[in-house]
Amino acid sequence: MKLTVIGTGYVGLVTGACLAEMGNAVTCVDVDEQKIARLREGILPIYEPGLETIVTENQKQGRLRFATSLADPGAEAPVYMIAVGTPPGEDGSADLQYVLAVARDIGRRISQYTVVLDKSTVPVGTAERVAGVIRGELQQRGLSVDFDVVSNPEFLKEGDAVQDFMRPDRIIIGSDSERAREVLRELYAPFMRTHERIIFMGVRDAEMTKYAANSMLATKISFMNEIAGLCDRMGVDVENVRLGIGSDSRIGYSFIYPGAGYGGSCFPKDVRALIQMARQTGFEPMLLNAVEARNHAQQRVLYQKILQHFGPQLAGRSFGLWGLSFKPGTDDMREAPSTVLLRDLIASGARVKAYDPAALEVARRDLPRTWFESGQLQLVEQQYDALKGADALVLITEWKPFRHPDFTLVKTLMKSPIVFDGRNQYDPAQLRGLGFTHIGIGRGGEAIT
Ligand SMILES: NC(=O)c1ccc[n+]([C@@H]2O[C@H](COP(=O)([O-])OP(=O)(O)OC[C@H]3O[C@@H](n4cnc5c(N)ncnc54)[C@H](O)[C@@H]3O)[C@@H](O)[C@H]2O)c1
Ligand SMILES: O=c1ccn([C@@H]2O[C@H](COP(=O)(O)OP(=O)(O)O[C@H]3O[C@H](CO)[C@@H](O)[C@H](O)[C@H]3O)[C@@H](O)[C@H]2O)c(=O)[nH]1
Repeated sequence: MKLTVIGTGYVGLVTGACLAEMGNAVTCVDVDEQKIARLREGILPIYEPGLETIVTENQKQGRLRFATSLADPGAEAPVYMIAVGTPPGEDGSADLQYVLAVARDIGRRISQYTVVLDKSTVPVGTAERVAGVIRGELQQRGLSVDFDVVSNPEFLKEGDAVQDFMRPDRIIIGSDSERAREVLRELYAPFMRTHERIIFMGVRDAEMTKYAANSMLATKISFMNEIAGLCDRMGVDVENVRLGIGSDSRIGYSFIYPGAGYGGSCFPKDVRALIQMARQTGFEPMLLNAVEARNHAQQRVLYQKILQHFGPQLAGRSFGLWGLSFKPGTDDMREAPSTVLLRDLIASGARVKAYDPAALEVARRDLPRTWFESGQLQLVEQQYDALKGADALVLITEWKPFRHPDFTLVKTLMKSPIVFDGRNQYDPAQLRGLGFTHIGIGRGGEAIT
């Protein structure tokens, strides 16, 4: 099938490359000309395991091509997929300017039946707005062309994006049009070889499904972080509680890891956008408010534990930070808990040496210049270099190389053997046996007053 994907970020590039891999002829369009020029040379704008190989191979085979505009002659297709950003506006609601700009562009181009798929995360009612914009453009052109706008939210996780796209738990298709449903049944047929994965529903239902899924997962995390806070104060080890409740199949083991709070470009923004959607209907979302508030507090828990241990004077102290990206497997630092901790540590006069396996370039580009100029933040290329002369090691992103470090070496490098374990990666008893002070999240006996 011939397809055009608009936006080549995490979602657009993965979608385009994976659909090309399934034999489709895909054009990926992005207004960022530099990004497109680099993609044509096989240089990816993001770090995502397994993506480079399929982008390169499919480009070589001619199934995947890149363009800077829908006006590109090869970009005309019976299916358009919108995968542009929907960043938070000032009040937290989703900013739809990029989605609506694409809708206008589509309305200016189509001349035969077209399916417009919305893969971006958008508030309930957006498909109707997109259809209205396309209709308006067609009217201006004096044309009557059939088209359907379908909600097809994306559920991939960064770091596992290719795998998630290729083996989706489900494919949500929001549309009442039988004609559009038929096109999508055909498009997604290669993903149904083991079992049926498409769930058809109304377009508004599909738009809500995306927000409900992310908010449910964020709720599980905030709930667990709240329990961890209690465990800290009550001499309980939350890791045993996690295993205990996860074994109940009604609860399950996934998304109940306590830590330094959730981050990334999805959970924080989507929970806030759903809160705004609720308020616009006059409905106060009490649970979502609490999920958001708990996460806000949780992103500062490591800093509070550091203050509790060292006292309020952090000037002159030096910390080794392991992890900058918001989760392992990505270089994405959007709303990363590491940035909240860095802001607090730097404001209190501390110095930080930070290492991350993938996000150093993004950190160098995006973090405030003054942090580097003051000498308070230094990025290092090797994980142990972050620890030289450090008062403490702070682990905030659980990349694999941090899971079993050489603690004997760690100890010789550091000024004092203290570990703030923001993702509960280490066995406290084992670390204590090696002469470390271990401070985790909800491991009991580490009460914050
Ligand atoms: N990142 C994820 O893991 C993920 C997963 C599921 C859903 N989503 C949702 O998918 C959407 C895209 O997210 P992302 O992380 O891929 O975004 P992104 O910011 O990484 O990429 C968006 C791309 O769209 C391009 N763009 C903007 N306006 C354009 C236009 N008019 N024409 C062509 N290109 C244009 C930008 O240049 C950019 O390259 C968002 O709504 C997000 O919430 C993201
Ligand atoms: O038990 C857990 C699981 C995750 N996290 C944190 O939650 C955040 C989000 O993690 P994850 O969901 O793995 O990554 P994302 O790439 O943000 O993916 C989420 O957001 C995407 C964008 O909407 C959706 O498509 C995915 O289904 C959804 O999992 C990260 O900061 C994690 O550290 C925890 O603190 N505890």
